Amino acid sequence: MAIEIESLAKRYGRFEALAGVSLSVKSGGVFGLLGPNGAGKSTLVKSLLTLVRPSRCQGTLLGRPIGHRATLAKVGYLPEHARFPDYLTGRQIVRMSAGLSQMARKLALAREEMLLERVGMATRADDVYRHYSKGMRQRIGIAQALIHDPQLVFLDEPTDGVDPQGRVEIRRMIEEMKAEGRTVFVNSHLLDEVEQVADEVAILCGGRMVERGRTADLTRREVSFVVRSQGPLPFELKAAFEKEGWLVGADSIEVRGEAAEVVQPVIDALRARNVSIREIRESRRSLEQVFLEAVNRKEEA
Ligand SMILES: Nc1ncnc2c1ncn2[C@@H]1O[C@H](COP(=O)(O)OP(=O)(O)OP(=O)(O)O)[C@@H](O)[C@H]1O
Repeated sequence: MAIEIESLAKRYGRFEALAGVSLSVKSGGVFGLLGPNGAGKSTLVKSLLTLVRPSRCQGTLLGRPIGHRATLAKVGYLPEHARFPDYLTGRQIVRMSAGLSQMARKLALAREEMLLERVGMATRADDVYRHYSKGMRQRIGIAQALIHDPQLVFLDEPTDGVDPQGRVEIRRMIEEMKAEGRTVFVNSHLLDEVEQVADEVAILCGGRMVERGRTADLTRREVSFVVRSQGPLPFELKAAFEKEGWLVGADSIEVRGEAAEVVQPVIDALRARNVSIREIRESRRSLEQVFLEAVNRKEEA
């Protein structure tokens, strides 16, 4: 396991930011921590990195107790709203991170070149940080997080404020990190993005974990098929379909089930009545629905 935590709690004064969160993240792959603003995502990551002092914390990072210095050296971090000294160039920021990691100079230089190239900053690496766009700042932030070849990388809202093209590229970088065998832990409130990149997700809300699982399983749980007819459905057919417990609209029938065969009886019945079929499509619960349902359940509780 890359991360195992049990009952992680954090209070800021009287405010409970994390109320006993347990979580395990296996090595290799992308883990997405989702949650609305203020859910406690950043606090969780900062607790694991010992940047805030949790009120209660038990667990391991890369197999060693949280806070172990040798382990922290194997961890990369892109903070949310990262701010680096704005008079430094991108290259100097990456170099500064290499220095903090006490890397051998030759190795650091080789990785610096490779990473600046990979994040698309090779030609702008010698411009000063304050002249960079938000997207360029995030790219440099990612390069500095990876310079010491970490096994585990925390990216806190990596695409925040980045334009659509930049987002696609950051997603590609995350996929490359995964392909290299790293464990990538992404904090985000951008559900569709996490859906595309994470193997597993957890949803944090009000300092509590309200849902977790493999991304595919969470979205597969409620697959249905929708059949649309050309023109309105005949009355008797509607009644017959409703009797089956299917969701019937003016020109549509929705049948729950994972495999396409579940719609066969609908197709047969429509054909028998010479009703033409306009379309058949699969409807899958999006991660956004999973997220909203989990958050609503939490609020109702
Ligand atoms: N240093 C602090 N002092 C007091 N309260 C804090 C502090 N840091 C965070 N909080 C509060 O703890 C809660 C969780 O904050 P956190 O930043 O972890 O949430 P988040 O899920 O990362 O949200 P966002 O996506 O908005 O960054 C929020 O209500 C926040 O106001």
